[in-house]
Amino acid sequence: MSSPTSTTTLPSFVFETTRSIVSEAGACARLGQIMRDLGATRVMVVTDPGVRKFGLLDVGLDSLTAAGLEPLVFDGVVADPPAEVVEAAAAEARAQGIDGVVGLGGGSSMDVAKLVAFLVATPVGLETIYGVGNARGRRLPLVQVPTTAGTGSEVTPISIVTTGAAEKKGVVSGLLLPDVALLDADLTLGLPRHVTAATGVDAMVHAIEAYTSAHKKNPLSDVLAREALRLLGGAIHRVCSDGRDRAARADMMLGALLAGQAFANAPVAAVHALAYPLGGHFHVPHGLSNSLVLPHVLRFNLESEAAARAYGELAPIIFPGIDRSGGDRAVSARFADALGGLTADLGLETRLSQVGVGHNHLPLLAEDAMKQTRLLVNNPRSVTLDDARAIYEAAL
Ligand SMILES: NC(=O)c1ccc[n+]([C@@H]2O[C@H](COP(=O)([O-])OP(=O)(O)OC[C@H]3O[C@@H](n4cnc5c(N)ncnc54)[C@H](O)[C@@H]3O)[C@@H](O)[C@H]2O)c1
Ligand SMILES: [Fe+2]
Repeated sequence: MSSPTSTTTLPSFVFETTRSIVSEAGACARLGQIMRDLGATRVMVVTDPGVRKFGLLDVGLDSLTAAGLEPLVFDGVVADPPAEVVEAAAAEARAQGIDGVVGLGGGSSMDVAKLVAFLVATPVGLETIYGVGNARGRRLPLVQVPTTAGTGSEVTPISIVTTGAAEKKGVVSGLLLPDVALLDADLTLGLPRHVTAATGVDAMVHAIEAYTSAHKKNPLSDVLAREALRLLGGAIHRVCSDGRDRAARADMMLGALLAGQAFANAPVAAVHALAYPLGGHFHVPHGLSNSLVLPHVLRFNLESEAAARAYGELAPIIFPGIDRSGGDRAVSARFADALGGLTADLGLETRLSQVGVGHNHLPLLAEDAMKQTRLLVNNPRSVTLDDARAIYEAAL
């Protein structure tokens, strides 16, 4: 008897995400109950001074206290957090006998919170865990509450740290996936326009790079990336013209989470690799760094047939009216142009020269970008030092 034949095989992939996602207006009111259910008693809320000043901690802190827990705020996070900030937060958590961590803020706060939760339960040196799979052991209960719609850190196993003078290194480990992601889009209603635009473009880049990720692209990430781009593309102009548009803020928050789930399992590539040195050396915010190099990396990548096909699939999701004639390369070239136009319309800087980068900086930037091998291996087209330099040159 012959066995049944099939024209396809089950795709081979691993997909991991935060095990519980709670999404609702006012979700911070649940924080106390959630932390108590996770067994915490003394909880460190990791944040930055801006988020605290905006009053975004109040509901969460009241909820923790009402649940009989003792909250302690660490508000020493700065953008693109340096290793020293992570170490200071972990030292304070240890000294205070903390047994649960909440990250409440943008990607910077959430990334620090992840490492505090790990380093308190597994006392190793931060410098020993950079890279993929080096953070092993245990971590404290961890809940993440994003206040930007961008990084997706609430559903990624990644934490990005600035080391030494300017290098951004990642700690990647399944242990860094939080127990719970708590989504409340109302926390973003006061997010300034420039931050809204830059973080929103970061989320779009996560979805685009996941969709073209060279080795780990998979059907789940693809579905999530497309839906993320439908939500983000439909809402980004609206949130930038009226920050108090609650429906558009909700679409951005959900879109950023879906993009985060996509790239957590189909990792980002050359856009991020070339963006990081801009954050490291010039303190350009993460989303803006991505935005500045995005169209140029896409134009470079579209020489890859697979990338051109993928961009052609994504183009009409973000830009429903885009001209689809002329084949994949032609559509992808229009896609790159349209993304450049979008970032300009949102009021973001579009040239490296506008953020202080000069011709003489390009060799250093290119050399640093090449250190991001963790990311560059995912790019659909291989990138040499000369290529990196040429891409920066085009973005100047
Ligand atoms: N872990 C990951 O998977 C991942 C992915 C992408 C980026 N990152 C990292 O995340 C960091 C960037 O995070 P980000 O873009 O969210 O910015 P951020 O956390 O650095 O915050 C940017 C600014 O926005 C302010 N802010 C945040 N929420 C606000 C609100 N609701 N209202 C008013 N102001 C608010 C903050 O005070 C801060 O000044 C970088 O270090 C980047 O490398 C991590
Ligand atoms: Fe990013």
